[in-house]
Amino acid sequence: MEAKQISKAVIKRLPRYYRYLGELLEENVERISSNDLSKKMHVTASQIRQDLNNFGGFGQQGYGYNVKYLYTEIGKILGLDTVHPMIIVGAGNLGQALANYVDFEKRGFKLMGIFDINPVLEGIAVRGIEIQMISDLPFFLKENQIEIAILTLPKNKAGDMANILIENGIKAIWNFAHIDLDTPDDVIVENVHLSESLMRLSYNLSQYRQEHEN
Ligand SMILES: NC(=O)c1ccc[n+]([C@@H]2O[C@H](COP(=O)([O-])OP(=O)(O)OC[C@H]3O[C@@H](n4cnc5c(N)ncnc54)[C@H](O)[C@@H]3O)[C@@H](O)[C@H]2O)c1
Repeated sequence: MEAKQISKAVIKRLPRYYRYLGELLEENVERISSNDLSKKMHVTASQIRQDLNNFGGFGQQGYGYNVKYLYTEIGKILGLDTVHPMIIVGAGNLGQALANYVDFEKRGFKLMGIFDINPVLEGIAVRGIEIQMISDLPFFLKENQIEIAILTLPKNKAGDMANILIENGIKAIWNFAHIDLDTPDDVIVENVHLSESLMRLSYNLSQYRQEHEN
């Protein structure tokens, strides 16, 4: 199974399939047809068949998809079958909220450390993990195999911090600061900008209003 052959559009949809399949598993559903999955997910059955055929056809004609198998295989494609040790840099509102969110761990994302520059925060435990000072970060990264760094610090600090992290071996950054990071090709960056999502909502809302007021 070559991940490279799967289009980006399909990869983007995989987490949603994974979530729905996880719910089906919790409901002890063993098999599901593309039609039933289609009704649940509000995606056409042909889209589902097309998407899932990318992985060597988990579905059998007239028999439906094996939920557990599909869930496991999609999990593997998404890299959820291994542990991803991670750290949070910036232990303010957002950093602490993310640290408090336990569900990441269920998916293998293991929070190993939290760092901040503000000495007032030093030693405060968030879900059992004590906030450390940023000056301890390079040593920490030498001693621990960390894969992912979560950036939840002010945007004017994010670029410099990304450079420090990369110099110390970090290869994946989950960036919440509102800035486009300039990183080498071998560093993977995933940006999460809630305000952009909110702007899309605002756009759709104004479109809806325009259409229904005329
Ligand atoms: N992506 C999103 O959707 C989204 C949503 C909300 C906030 N944000 C952004 O996330 C960031 C954090 O927001 P917040 O509300 O938690 O802010 P906050 O002020 O509560 O927290 C920021 C923390 O970063 C620390 N910090 C500052 N410089 C640092 C450095 N050099 N090294 C380590 N720590 C440092 C501060 O001491 C503070 O504790 C901001 O950039 C904000 O704009 C993004």
